[in-house]
Amino acid sequence: MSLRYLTAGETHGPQLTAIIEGLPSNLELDFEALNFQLQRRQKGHGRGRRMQIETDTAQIVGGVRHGRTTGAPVALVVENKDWKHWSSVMNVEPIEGNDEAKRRVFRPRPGHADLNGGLKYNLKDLRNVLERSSARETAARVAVGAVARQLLGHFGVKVAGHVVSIGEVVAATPNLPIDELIAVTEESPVRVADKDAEQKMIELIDRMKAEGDTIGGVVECIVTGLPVGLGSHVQWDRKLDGRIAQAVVSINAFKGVEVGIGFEAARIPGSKVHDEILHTADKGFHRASNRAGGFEGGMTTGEPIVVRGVMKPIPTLYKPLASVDIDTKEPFTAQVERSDACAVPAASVVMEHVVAWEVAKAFLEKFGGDSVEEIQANLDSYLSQVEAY
Ligand SMILES: Cc1cc2nc3c(=O)[nH]c(=O)nc-3n(C[C@H](O)[C@H](O)[C@H](O)COP(=O)(O)O)c2cc1C
Ligand SMILES: C=C(O[C@@H]1CC(C(=O)O)=C[C@@H](OP(=O)(O)O)[C@H]1O)C(=O)O
Repeated sequence: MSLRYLTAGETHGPQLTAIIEGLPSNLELDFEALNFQLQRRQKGHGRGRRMQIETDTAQIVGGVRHGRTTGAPVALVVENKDWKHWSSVMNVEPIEGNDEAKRRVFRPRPGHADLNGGLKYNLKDLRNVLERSSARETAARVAVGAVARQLLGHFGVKVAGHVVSIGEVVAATPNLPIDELIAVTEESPVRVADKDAEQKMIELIDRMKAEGDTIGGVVECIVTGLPVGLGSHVQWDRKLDGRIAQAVVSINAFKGVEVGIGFEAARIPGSKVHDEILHTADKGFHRASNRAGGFEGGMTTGEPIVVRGVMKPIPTLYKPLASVDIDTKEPFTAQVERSDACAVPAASVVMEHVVAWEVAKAFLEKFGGDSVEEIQANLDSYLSQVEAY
């Protein structure tokens, strides 16, 4: 059975729920490390007031005993502390004249899921769409991805992420070993290792916020310690770079993805794009560069995976754009819900975790076993085969 998960829950409902199936047994879970990832997702300059209300922690309510997975589905719950402020809005039907009717959403926000969701599901209170389309759901995905990250960590695979740019402000390429990159960007409120860019990004976010506007950016994720040959060239839906691209664009507000040098590859000749092949006794086959971002033919090359994601600006604007009242069809400005001005630093944490998930899934497809010990034996045997090749 391949690794899979589902999430459920509304942003202003009682909790988010996730079920993971296909994890091996005997994986030691570090709950503190898991919750640390959830807290990282809440941070970053530009987040709104909601993040001051929440202190995200995952409760594990299935599949783990004595701190280790048993092979059964792992169930996770993340509480919404804000729910207590929304229980009447969530529970009482808005009807003309009652207080809840004032909270009905009927002027869809351009850029959000409101209008499409209302039309598609035939819902006249767009809150029914907003509640689930909210990026609150990414807390559940980070919890799930944090488990995947620990599975990868058990086999020496590391995942890092950082912000490349916000608006026009581009950070200098960090070029640090992965542990240092993780440590340095952790300290930064915008998750960059470049102090000049950091200050300019903070100023830009503050200016956007003061103007009732929002701003997006580019984030990068790096995965090290993977062997050659995860994913496959033989079928379109087994190409791991393609699967990662889908996962990245599935993050709320993500509109583009690049693998390695990505779009730059369209502007320069092949001689400056492809990574020359080398072989030495100690390293075996390896590359002189990693412009491919760790992929050829949908398979890992053994070099680090490097992927970038593009996040558009947050759709909810305090200075709202033109919209239409869905009842009267009259022009109106879009409704304003409490909102972030910039969530690019937080989204980089989400990206790390959706990538970790896809990589863990491919890892289990290749080395799959019912316990971590069985997986280790499969991995060791494959590594010997590659070494002897
Ligand atoms: C971490 C994070 C936080 C977000 N916060 C907000 C927010 O406060 N307000 C908002 O309108 N959109 C926010 N978004 C973006 C919307 O959820 C997203 O634009 C919406 O679901 C529509 O989907 P699409 O942009 O992918 O088409 C956030 C996205 C992420 C990843
Ligand atoms: C709750 C989170 O992000 C939310 C994502 C979001 C949206 O529309 O996507 C809108 C805002 O919701 P609220 O109106 O409740 O403040 C953000 O705070 C979170 O990241 O945990």
